[in-house]
Amino acid sequence: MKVLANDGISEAGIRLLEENGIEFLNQRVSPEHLENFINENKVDVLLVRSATKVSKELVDACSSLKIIGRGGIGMDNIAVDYAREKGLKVINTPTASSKSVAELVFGHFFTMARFLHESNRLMPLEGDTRFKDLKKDFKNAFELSGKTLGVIGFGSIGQEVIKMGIALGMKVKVCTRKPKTENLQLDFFDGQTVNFEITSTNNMEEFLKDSDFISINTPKTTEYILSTPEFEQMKTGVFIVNTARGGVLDEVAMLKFIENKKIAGVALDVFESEPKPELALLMNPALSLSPHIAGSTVDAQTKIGIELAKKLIALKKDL
Ligand SMILES: O=C(O)[C@H](O)COP(=O)(O)O
Repeated sequence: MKVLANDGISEAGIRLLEENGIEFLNQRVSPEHLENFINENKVDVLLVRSATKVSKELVDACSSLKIIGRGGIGMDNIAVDYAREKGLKVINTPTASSKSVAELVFGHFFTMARFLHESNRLMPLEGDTRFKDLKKDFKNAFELSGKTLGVIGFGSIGQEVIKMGIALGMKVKVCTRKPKTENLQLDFFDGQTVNFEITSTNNMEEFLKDSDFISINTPKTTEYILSTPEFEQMKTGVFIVNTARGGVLDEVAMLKFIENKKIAGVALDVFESEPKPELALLMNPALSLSPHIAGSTVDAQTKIGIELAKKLIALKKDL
């Protein structure tokens, strides 16, 4: 089995592959050379993160390919259904990075609630007048504890966000396409279960009206989940974090609601025009921004590499 990890894979993953007799091609190939490289080297497995696009054309052009692996969760950069129709196996690592993503969600919530993004930018180099002004400007800050956390999506990331919210003393509401009343088993308190409210995405009004902090944790959608009608229904002063995908939140509409102070702050780790976010977003002080790094921790990437390697080792015997 010959593996190309075109967007990289952790050392731990490479070690595990090699220990199990799997050939690892330590190379990153540009999109225009990828087809040739795979064909010339008879690559069996193409591993990607979100940077490398695996199109129908690439699947058709590379007959040696048998497995496409996504190191991470979202597979919107891969023609998954088409590849499966053509007999390829498509795998991902649905839980390995969930904790890292959830931690970034709270990193952004804390940042916005305490103006850390602005503080870092505006702290004066010298003189105490500006220091005192900033201290005054930033006094309208909030605790997360006791507030209502609204989580859109109930997959593995959504569930990690919920657990962290509960641990902080937040009230939790969940909005998902497949609602069912559930108890979430918390793994940090032995055997303890916690009740929280689950709403359907068709019936978001109450959820939006009550949430002080909203986190979107869904796969990429074809339509906006949050746009003008939803922003209108939200509580004044709401904070929103999008670590899901650009296109689940309407950026243009959002800016209007920031301007009229309905929304207090938005954090974006993903963008409609990624990797070149709109200037209007980059220049807006109410936004806390990061460059699609929610799953980019050493811990998550180590777990991802190991999980991918284990899956490939299990699939090797069937090739
Ligand atoms: O879907 C994911 O796993 C995240 O968006 C991370 O994407 P990345 O692997 O490109 O960082």
